[in-house]
Amino acid sequence: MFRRRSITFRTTAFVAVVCLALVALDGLNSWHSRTVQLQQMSVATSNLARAMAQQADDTIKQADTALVGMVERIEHDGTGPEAIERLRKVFAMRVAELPQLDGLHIYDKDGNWVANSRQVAPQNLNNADREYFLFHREHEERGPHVGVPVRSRVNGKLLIPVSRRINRADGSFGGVALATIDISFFTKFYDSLDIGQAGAVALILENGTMMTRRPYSTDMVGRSMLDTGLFRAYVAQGPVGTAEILSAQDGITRLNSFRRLTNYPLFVAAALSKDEILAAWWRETLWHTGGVILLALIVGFVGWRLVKQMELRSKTEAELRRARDALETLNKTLNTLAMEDGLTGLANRRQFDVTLDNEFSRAMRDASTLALILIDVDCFKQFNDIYGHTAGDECLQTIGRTISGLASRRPGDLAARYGGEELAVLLPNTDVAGAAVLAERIRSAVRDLAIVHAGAPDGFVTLSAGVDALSPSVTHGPPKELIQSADKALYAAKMGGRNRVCTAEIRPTTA
Ligand SMILES: Nc1nc2c(ncn2[C@@H]2O[C@H](COP(=O)(O)OP(=O)(O)OP(=O)(O)O)[C@@H](O)[C@H]2O)c(=O)[nH]1
Repeated sequence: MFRRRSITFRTTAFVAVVCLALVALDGLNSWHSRTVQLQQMSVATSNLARAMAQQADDTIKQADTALVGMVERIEHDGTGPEAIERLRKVFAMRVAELPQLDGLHIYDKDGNWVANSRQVAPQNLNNADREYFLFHREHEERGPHVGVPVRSRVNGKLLIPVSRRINRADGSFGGVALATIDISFFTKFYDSLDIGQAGAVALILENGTMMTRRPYSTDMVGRSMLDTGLFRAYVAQGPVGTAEILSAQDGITRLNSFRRLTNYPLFVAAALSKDEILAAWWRETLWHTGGVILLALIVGFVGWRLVKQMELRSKTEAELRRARDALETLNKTLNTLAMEDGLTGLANRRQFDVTLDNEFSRAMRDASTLALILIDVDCFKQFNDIYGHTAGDECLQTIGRTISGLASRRPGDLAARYGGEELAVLLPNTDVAGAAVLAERIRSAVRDLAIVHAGAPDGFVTLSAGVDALSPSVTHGPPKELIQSADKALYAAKMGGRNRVCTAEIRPTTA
């Protein structure tokens, strides 16, 4: 069930929620910036891959276009000395035009060098063992073939072979036309790209053979990439895709974009290091997260101080309440003590006087009755003398309790110790007869207590009482006249032999 919590609890909860909300909002904001940053970089690597694919496609296409003309010329003109001489000149022109070309070559059906773009033709060289040669000998397709990288037997350079099959007139294998692209043409282009310190790019054959890459390493050229995350991602997503891959070679996580070339069975990959992509984001995040945490700490500290002050305040308020309650109790006690007789517990003389004045005025105002009983313990001096003062006190206490029990039935009635062993009972709205009845009841009750009093005439403690009352039909003097007349009646009771009640007309009711 819902329970209302304390203000300090609610304030603490509020401050905690504010601090947590600050940190959480900042965390969400940072995470969003990070996502945006990665998305932007994904677009950037994707664009880079597109540009690289275009460049590789164009480079190979230009070489291949040269091959188409060569093949057509050989198949038409044959390989006589004149035709070869013309071809060499055309080769030299083409190589001069296309900076990516290392050379153009013609091989016969056995792999022997027939013609090439070099000034001096190498003698007795045979390339029948090369992968591209074997490919064309075994396959009848006339399309271009991009082979695995080879190292030149003439100048030792690493080259990408682009080749086409030459057919004889009968359609049988007649040789190979080859254009070799210097790998350094690609590496120079790749070196010019802005991909950061840990970025990487690569050109890879679709059969998984690495053509070249940045960072460049000769060992990597021709290596199989089949077992790499990049190749698996390309197979899974190709021809275009993006993947975050942890490099097995250098342990760097990169955001890779890959794209297949439009015309040739190769793909390029462009990758930026995730750490480098997020470096600026990290710096910014550290700054403002630090700021937000500091702010949250300040809010928390101020909130903590506030809560402490509130606790202190409510503690002080509780103490003040307790002090006020204690004072009120003390006041009540003091009031009671001020109005109460210490021995008998009845009202004291002061309260009696105040109440008499008030009730007297009220009776005058309302034209109502007010009765007074004055009571005196008989032969009390002897009691003290015989049994001691302490026993006398106890006797008075017992009598007080008895009177209190009989004379406090109505709210306005007041039993008081008038002085010494004299007691008084004030009875508003009571006439003489009613008061006399009560007085008699009191006298009788005390007698029935049977407190032994060897000095009393009948051997027990007894009371004498005098009764008088205001009457609406009679004009009265001040309150003391009521006391005097009741006292007179008491005197009469004493004179009449004690242990009796007399009214003001001095008519004893009991003997
Ligand atoms: N023990 C005790 N005695 C009290 C107290 N107040 C008054 N007395 C005593 O009560 C006695 C009253 O004696 P007196 O006035 O001579 O009257 P009495 O002996 O009762 O005789 P009568 O009134 O004529 O019957 C005195 O001895 C007072 O000392 C009290 O508070 N305690």
